[in-house]
Amino acid sequence: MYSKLTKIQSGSFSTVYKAWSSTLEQYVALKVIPKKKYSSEGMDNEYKIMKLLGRNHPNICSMLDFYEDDSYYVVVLEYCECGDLYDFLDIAKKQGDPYSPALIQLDFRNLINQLFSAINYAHSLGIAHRDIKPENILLTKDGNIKLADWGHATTDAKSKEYHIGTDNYRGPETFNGTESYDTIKSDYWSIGVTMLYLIFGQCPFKCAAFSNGDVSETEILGGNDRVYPRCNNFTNFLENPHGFVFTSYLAPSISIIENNDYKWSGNGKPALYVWQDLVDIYDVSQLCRIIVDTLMPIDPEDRSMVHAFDLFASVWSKSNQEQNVTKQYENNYTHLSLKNESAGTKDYPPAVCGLEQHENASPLTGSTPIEKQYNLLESRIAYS
Ligand SMILES: Nc1ncnc2c1ncn2[C@@H]1O[C@H](COP(=O)(O)OP(=O)(O)OP(=O)(O)O)[C@@H](O)[C@H]1O
Repeated sequence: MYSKLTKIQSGSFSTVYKAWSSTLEQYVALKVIPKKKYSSEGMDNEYKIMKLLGRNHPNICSMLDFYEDDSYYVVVLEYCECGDLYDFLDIAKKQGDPYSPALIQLDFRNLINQLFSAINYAHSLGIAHRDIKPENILLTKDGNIKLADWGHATTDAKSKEYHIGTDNYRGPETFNGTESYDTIKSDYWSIGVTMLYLIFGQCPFKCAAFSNGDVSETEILGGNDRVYPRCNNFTNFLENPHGFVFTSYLAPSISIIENNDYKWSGNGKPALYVWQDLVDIYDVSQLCRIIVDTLMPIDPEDRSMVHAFDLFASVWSKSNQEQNVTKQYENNYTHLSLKNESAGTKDYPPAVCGLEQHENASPLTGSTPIEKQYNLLESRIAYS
């Protein structure tokens, strides 16, 4: 019924293959999970969640079939030709440099709309994903996304299961085990970190765990007796979230745009790629501000996806009027094809090209010092 074609990737629990289904007459992905690696409760849960999600949402990677033998579970999934966003951006990063970031010819705004729509749909069914990250966002050859890997998902609104998901993307409340946490609000934090990663290609924190005060300078104790290394970035974020995002992410890029020379010596590195609809650093700074204010408050109660979505829409409707920024400069792009060296044959959409960023992408003029830029940015942030 299924002819296995090529191995796509191995995850922590599974190996995923591209296959042909003669019944469905389409390519599918076979997620093959060794039973010795995955408990039957875990598989039952993933199956139940995939069934609940059904095949109703275009941005959720649907389960088409399921079977098992003595040694393996096999989940048959819709096949996404362009792999996951983490790998996709990795390729873009390799082709860009600080002075000439690769240009991603996909709309960030569409991608985020689709991601929000998928997550909102799952949440409306009472399902929290609990492992939202670029690796679990798959890309089709039409440039659409599908949210995948529902192995950590739950229908519990509150949970005392800590350490579920991926450290870099998990909310602070999921590290320390005294109170139960709101699983849906924790997803909001992961969306925020994921968005920062998608924009800049770097995760803000290794882990957003609090110190409980009883451990040495170099360690942070997580819930259930786990010890996490101290994450200075998270400490800095706690002190001044916007300042942290500015110095880690925005300042290095502004430094290049402003001086046409990379002089930034603080934390962080400039992005090695830009999204075609995010070439304006003011738009980027507004998105960051919204992400931090609405998706990444430390208190989960203060997070709101609806609020985030409304505010993103206001930024995007404003920049809509100034669209075609990239089109205007199209002739300056050096078009490169996006090839995955390891997987060679993947059909990527035409996606990355070099951008003469210092001339074209900068809405800034002069050579204002970084501190002044920060103030300028602050004063130009239009939403309240
Ligand atoms: N439907 C699909 N189409 C194309 N590629 C896929 C598909 N499903 C998964 N993959 C690829 O396989 C990788 C691993 O899949 P998945 O995340 O579901 O496995 P996992 O074992 O749960 O991984 P981990 O726990 O390490 O995140 C994905 O990051 C993606 O690159």
